[in-house]
Order: sequence, then C-alpha cells, then structure tokens
Amino acid sequence: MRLVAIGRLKSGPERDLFERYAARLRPALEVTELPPSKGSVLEQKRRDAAALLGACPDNAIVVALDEGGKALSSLKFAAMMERWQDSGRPIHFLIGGAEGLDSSVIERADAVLSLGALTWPHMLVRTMIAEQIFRAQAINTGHPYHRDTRPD
Ligand SMILES: C[S@@+](CC[C@H](N)C(=O)[O-])C[C@H]1O[C@@H](n2cnc3c(N)ncnc32)[C@H](O)[C@@H]1O
Repeated sequence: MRLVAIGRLKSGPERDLFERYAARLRPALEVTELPPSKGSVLEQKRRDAAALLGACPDNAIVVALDEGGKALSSLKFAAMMERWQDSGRPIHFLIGGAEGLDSSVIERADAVLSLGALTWPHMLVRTMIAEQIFRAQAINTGHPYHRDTRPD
C-alpha cells in the first residue's frame, strides 16, 4: 500500500500526526514524495500527473484524492478497502500538488475519493487518509476504535 504525494511533509506536528496513524497500518503505508513541478498551471498539473502516475505500477488500484470525488461513509470505505486488499493488487493513494490533480489522473483512477467539499492542504489530506485507512482496518477486524453509534 502506497501514498504518492506531490510535496514534502517536513518535520513538525503534521508529520508526527501522520506517522502516528501510519505506524498502526498493516500492511504498511509506504510514502513516495515527488517534487512539485514548475511551469504554467497547466504544465504543472500535467507534469505532476505524469510523475504521480509514473509512480504507480500498471496493475495498481489507483485511488485519487480529490474534493470533487465521491464522499463515502467510513463503513463503505472499509468495504472497498477489503475488496481492494482481497484483489492482491497494490493500492496507491494519490494526492495532488498546489494546482490539484490533472484530468488524466482522474481518468486513470479506479476510485476518486473526496474528504468533503472543502479544500484541504496536502499535509492534512495525508493524515486524514491514513486515519481513514486505520479506521477501515478497525472496522474490518471488529476493533472498537470505530463506534458506529449514530442515530438511524
Ligand atoms: C491544496 S489541494 C489542491 C487544491 C487545488 N487548487 C484544486 O483545485 O484541486 C492539494 C491536494 O489535496 C487533496 N485534497 C484537498 N482537499 C481535498 C478533499 N476535500 N478531498 C480529497 N482530497 C483533497 C487533493 O489531492 C489535492 O490535489
């Protein structure tokens, strides 16, 4: 399982929080950080997209993080994670840079996931997806970390 992101997560509280969740994940969540590209907005998006997709093997399940994607419940995300893991294919989560994801990434993606309609900075997106993967793991193993106690 791999997270591929544009930009570097520097030492500090954001990185500590990401690592707190990432350390709990089985299989491990490897991280590939790619340098932000230069050029016009369009060029940056295209170059970032080429780098992001270039980091994914052909058989990868590509999960693009984009605010325009599908906002799933944690239970639905957990069910998808279980299916993806059962497929035996490597799962790659993709996070865009300052200019967001190019349409070529959205087209290649097996799933486009939204963490809500708000735009989040990439370092928070990393932590949020790591936490949701951990939550999915807890749901799929019956661990009490996830309490499904909302009203019907
Ligand atoms: C700072 S945001 C980029 C914003 C960019 N201007 C745009 O319009 O997409 C950096 C990356 O974080 C991720 N991201 C930000 N907000 C998100 C959300 N609500 N849901 C899912 N991913 C999000 C996306 O991968 C995005 O490319």
